Amino acid sequence: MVKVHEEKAGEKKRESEPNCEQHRREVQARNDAVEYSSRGQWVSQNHTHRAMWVFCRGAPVWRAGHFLEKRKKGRTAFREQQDGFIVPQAIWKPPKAIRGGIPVCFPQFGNLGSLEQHGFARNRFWSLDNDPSPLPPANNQSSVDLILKSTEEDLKTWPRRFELRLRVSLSAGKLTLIPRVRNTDSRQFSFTFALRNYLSVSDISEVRIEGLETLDYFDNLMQSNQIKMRKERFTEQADAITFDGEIDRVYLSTPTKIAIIDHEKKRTFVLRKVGMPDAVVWNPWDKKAKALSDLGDEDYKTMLCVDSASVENTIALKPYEEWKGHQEISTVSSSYCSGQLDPSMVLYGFR
Ligand SMILES: O=P(O)(O)OC[C@H]1O[C@H](O)[C@H](O)[C@@H](O)[C@@H]1O
Repeated sequence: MVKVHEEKAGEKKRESEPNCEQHRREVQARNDAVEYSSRGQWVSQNHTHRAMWVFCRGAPVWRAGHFLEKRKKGRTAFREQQDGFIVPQAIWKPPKAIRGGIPVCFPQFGNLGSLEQHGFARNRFWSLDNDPSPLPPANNQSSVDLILKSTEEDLKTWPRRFELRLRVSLSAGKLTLIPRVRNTDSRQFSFTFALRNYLSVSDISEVRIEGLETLDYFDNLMQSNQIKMRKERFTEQADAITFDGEIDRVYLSTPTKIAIIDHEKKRTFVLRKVGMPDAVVWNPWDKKAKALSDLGDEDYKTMLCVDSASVENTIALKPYEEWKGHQEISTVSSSYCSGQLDPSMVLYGFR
């Protein structure tokens, strides 16, 4: 297990037990560079000069373009280039989840159960997975395999034994996450799940989501009790989702591709997901941003969460069964010249 220490000015500390060393070397051999950063992330770089940072706590990740060049110029320049959003004043100390990247919500999404909000997985230290089989090795990709197993402590609040694996791979212009949950218990259990994608946008008022129009959704803002809320369905009437206030919705049974179009940046995120039929769209807007201690007052303007999720229907696993999901986020340049703002091009014109 890799223990990540909190950053103190200029200090880089880490502890790794011997069984992690081999995996670390293997990961290192597969990638151009893997290292610990000051906050205990794995930094993985590939020849395309893109990078992903995988935190062992809560396993969120994010990636950036032109990392190598920008790195020399310091953090601010680097942040401008990032695709994933991480809050500058994010709290790195457990038990608070890191606000940013792609936290894994398991075994519960939101308050849909008796556990802490969004489940405990995002607050735990994950280990490097020495045996990610039967997933084939990721070719021509930088990848890291992580695992989280139920602990005796977790069993007190959620008495089901499980193994949650996550493969994170980066290839040119594409970040792929493959989450897997195995029931290692002697009885069936079920869970809800989400990959909470914090996306970095230029200006939330200039962003549009295509692919969710006409769908039914649950509105978390309509009911304080989310369990009651699950029963009430609304239907999206807008041609596309745009933003002028707080939003917290679970769109149900969405298409596998969703496009998040950032007009100002002329960039489109294409989210492709399998095994996670729902999509959560969340932006806290100004009032809620002020109320969240780990979010700057203005941060809501440059972030948007669009999650791959399985919320309406729980995922049920019999003993020793495994569930596997798949998510890809790619970025494409969108401009009127290229025609890529045409919704059908965005959703169906790219592979
Ligand atoms: O602050 P977090 O625990 O990360 O949750 C962020 C948000 O996630 C969800 O979409 C919930 O419905 C919201 O009520 C919550 O504020």
